[in-house]
Amino acid sequence: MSSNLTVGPSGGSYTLPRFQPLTWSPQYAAAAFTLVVSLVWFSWKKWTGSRPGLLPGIHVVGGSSRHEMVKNRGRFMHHSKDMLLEGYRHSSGQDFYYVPSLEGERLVIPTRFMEELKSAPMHKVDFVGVVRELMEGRYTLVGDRSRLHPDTLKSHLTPRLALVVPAVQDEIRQAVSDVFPPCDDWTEVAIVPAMTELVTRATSRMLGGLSLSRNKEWIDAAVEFAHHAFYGAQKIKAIPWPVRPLLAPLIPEIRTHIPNCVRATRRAAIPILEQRERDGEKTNDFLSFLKEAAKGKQRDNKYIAKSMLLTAFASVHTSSAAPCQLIYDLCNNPQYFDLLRAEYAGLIDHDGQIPKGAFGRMTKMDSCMKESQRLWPATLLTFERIIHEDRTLSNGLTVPAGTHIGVSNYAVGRDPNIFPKPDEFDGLRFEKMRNADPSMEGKAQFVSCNQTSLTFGYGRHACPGRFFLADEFKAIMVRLLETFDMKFAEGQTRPEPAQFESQWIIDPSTKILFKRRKPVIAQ
Ligand code: HEM
Repeated sequence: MSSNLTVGPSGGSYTLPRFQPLTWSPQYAAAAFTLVVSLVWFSWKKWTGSRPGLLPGIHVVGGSSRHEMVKNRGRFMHHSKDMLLEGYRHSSGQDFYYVPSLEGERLVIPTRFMEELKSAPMHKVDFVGVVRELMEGRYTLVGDRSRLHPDTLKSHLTPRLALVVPAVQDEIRQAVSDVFPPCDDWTEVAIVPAMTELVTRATSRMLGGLSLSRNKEWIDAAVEFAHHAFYGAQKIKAIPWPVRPLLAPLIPEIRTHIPNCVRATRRAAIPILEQRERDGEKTNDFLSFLKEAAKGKQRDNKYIAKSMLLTAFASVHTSSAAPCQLIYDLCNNPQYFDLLRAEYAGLIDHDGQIPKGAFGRMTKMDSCMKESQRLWPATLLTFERIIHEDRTLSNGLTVPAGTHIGVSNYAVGRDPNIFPKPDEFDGLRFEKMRNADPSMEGKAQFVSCNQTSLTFGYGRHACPGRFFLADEFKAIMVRLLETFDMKFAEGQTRPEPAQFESQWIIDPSTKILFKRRKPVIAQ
């Protein structure tokens, strides 16, 4: 008797193996045992949570009975915004609260405690551990413990921005003309993919110069890597922990897509590095800075390539969402268009480039960027850390080892005691603060990190790319405002990002109407 079934429209096009009845064997017994154990483990974890016991007397958003917490762990996935606000408002931001999540209960701390935690060493108060946990770093590469790229951003890129940014502005000009349609009349543009390509090219020019920013395979890998890591991590989270090492390598993102991105990165970066080694060439881009800063095994070109991919992961999608959010705010408040154009008109050169020194004088643009990020940050929690040793805070509270902490930058940004009319976009809010009080000069800038400015986190892990971002963001806005008028379609309202746990994800299908302000001049 045939062991296969043949099926198909005419009875013969494809073949399925015939179902074989299970026969008892030691292998089946072992597999069944593993399955039962992992299912029991998984249900138990879901029920009890994966964190240490909760501290008594601390408010738990949604209720502290086991039944309520289990229910609310799932709720955090798409209602994190409301849950974080509820916890914050319970004590006007002055006290601790827990938010249940599928990763267990997270302890949200009042911002005044950041000061005593901000400089703690990583083995005690761990930033990378959070990323590893949320992004399943063991399998997705994200959450690598290398310090080369964050340190090099701080030590080499930020001090040399004036040398790097002119080329980035060239790239932005070219990318705007490549990515956007002619827009001779009002034309719908899917702004998120357009901005992602524009930002990825601009950022790649900073990372590795012209040959990287025009390398299509790299640009695709830089954009796709974050998607694959994100979806790969979500699929892994659905697998019970005990069998993850067995099953994770079978997930397409882990087996194929992420390794493909790594290979594409090596193919893009290594020839550039080798060429420079042969020519003894030093260039002002991040690949050269990484090579200069690297020590020991970090000097291997594969290591440098990995550091470049991880930097792209940290920067590309966050930096693309920010100008989209600002464009939505400006379309919603069109009175700012002329104000911003008037500000940069006196600063840009005849090519539309912002000269060195002029970035700092664009205080209205800086204020609008910061206001937009206050309202629409990329993440609703920042300063997320895992506490590895019991830690007693200055108020006497001992936070147990294993606790996942964070501050709700979103709730702080919407606090009416800090920001009057907090739900309104007041583009000049931060410029007014700077003008009214000289001591706010350093605190109300786009790049400032303090207890009321938390978009970029705080302390030793505060975003090291934000100084580059500030210049890139301004250059993109100037180029777009100079080239196009923009507006919402009739009846369109300001799009809200989607919530996914503590992240705010911008809708890639949103369209904005663009119209060219001046005819295209043949180059
Ligand atoms: C709108 C854009 C961006 C936002 C909202 C953002 C936000 C953040 C936040 C919240 C953190 C964690 C800080 C903390 O918990 O204290 C962070 C870390 C980081 N960011 Fe950004 N970032 C942005 C753009 C960039 C860019 C353009 C780069 C690189 C050029 C970059 C590179 C990094 C790196 C490498 C880290 C890890 C720092 C460490 O390990 O110490 N980011 N960012």
